[in-house]
Amino acid sequence: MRKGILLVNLGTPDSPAVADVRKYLAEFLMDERVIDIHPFLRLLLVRGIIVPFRGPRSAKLYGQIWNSQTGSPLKYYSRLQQQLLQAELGEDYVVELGMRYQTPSIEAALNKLLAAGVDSIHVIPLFPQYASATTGSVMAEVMRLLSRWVVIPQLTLAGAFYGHPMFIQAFAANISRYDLSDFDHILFSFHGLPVRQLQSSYHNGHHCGQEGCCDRLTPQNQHCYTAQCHETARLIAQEISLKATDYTVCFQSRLGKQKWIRPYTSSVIRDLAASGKKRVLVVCPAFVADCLETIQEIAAECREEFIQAGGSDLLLVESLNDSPLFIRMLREISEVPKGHLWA
Ligand SMILES: C=CC1=C(C)c2cc3[nH]c(cc4nc(cc5[nH]c(cc1n2)c(C)c5CCC(=O)O)C(CCC(=O)O)=C4C)c(C)c3C=C
Ligand SMILES: [Fe+2]
Ligand SMILES: [Fe+2]
Repeated sequence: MRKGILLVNLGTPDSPAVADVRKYLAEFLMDERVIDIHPFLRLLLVRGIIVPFRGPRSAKLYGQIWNSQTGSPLKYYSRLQQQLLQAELGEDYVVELGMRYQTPSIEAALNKLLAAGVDSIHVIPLFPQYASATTGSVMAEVMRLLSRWVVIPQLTLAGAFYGHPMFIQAFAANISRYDLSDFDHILFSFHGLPVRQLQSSYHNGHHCGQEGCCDRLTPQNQHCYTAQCHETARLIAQEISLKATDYTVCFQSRLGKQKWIRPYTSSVIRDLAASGKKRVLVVCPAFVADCLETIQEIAAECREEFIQAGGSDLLLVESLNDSPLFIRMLREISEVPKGHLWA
C-alpha cells in the first residue's frame, strides 16, 4: 500500500486582482486562530475594515511579485517542493500539496490522496516554527476535514522543524553563497505574531509574553514561537560561525495596532543605519519558500528604508525554494516511524 504525504503551506491569492486578493484576505483573516477575537468583532474588523481597505494595497504589492509565467512565488515553489519530494520518495509514496487558504485546498489534496488509495496520511505543515495561527490552524483543518470521512486513515502530523540539522544546513548553504566579510551585519527576520497570542499559549507551566522571556529556548518554553525563532537563528549562526554581535533577531509583517513580538525589523534597520552600518544581509528562516513577505517586504521595502536612512545596500538571502538539503529533510520527516505500520 502507498503512503500519502500532504505538504501544506499558507496559501496565496489566485491572482493579484483586487477581487482575488480580497477573497484570500477574507478567508485567511476570518480564521479564528489568526485573528483570535470574538467572532462578531472579527467579522466587523475583517469584512468592514481590513478587506476593503487593505485589499487594493495588497493587490498592488502582489502585482509587483507576480511572475507572468509562474504566478505566485509561494505557490510555484511549494509545487516544486511537492514534485521534488515525490521524486525523492519514489513510488511507495503519493505526495500532494494543499494550501490552508485558497487553492489548491487541503480538501482537494486529501481527496486526491483518497483517490490514489493511500492507507496512511502524514501531514507536513511547511512552517519551521510552531504558531497556533499557522501549524496549529493546518492541523485543526486537516482533523476537521478527516472527521467527516467514514474510513479515517492512519493520520500522523509532523511538528515544528525549527532545529532540524538539515533545515539549519540548508539555510547555512544559501547564506554561504554570499561573502560575509562584505556585510556589516546579519539580520534574522522572522514573521511576527501578536504578543497576546503568545500570552494565551500557556504550556508546560510557562506563560509567554513578557519582554525577553523567550530569547532562549528552554525545556519550559520549547513550544513558544519566539523561543523557536531564536533557536533557529542561534543554530544557523553557529553553523556559519557568527559571533553573537554579528547578528540580530527581529520580527516583520505586523498587522494592526496591537503589540507584536519585538524588536520590529523596521526599527532594527533604522537603528543599524543610524549606527553607521552600510551593508546588511537579511535571512528569513520562518519561510521555506520565497513569497510576498520576503521578496516585497524585505528585498524591496526594507531595502529602500535602509538606503533612505543612510545605508548603502540590504540584500535578501534566497529562501529554501528548491534546496536539495531541504528536500532531503522533508524526505526524512516523511518516513513514518517504524512500529506504527505493519504493512
Ligand atoms: C511564517 C509564518 C507565518 C506566521 C506566523 C504568520 C502570521 C500572521 N500573518 C498575518 C497576516 C498576514 N500575513 C500575510 C502574508 C503571509 N504570511 C505568511 C506566513 C505567516 N503568517 C506568508 C508565507 C505570507 C505570504 C503569502 C504569499 O502569498 O506570498 C498577509 C497577506 C499579505 C498582506 O496583505 O500583507 C497578511 C494579511 C497575521 C494576522 C498573523 C498572525 C496572527
Ligand atoms: Fe502572515
Ligand atoms: Fe514565550
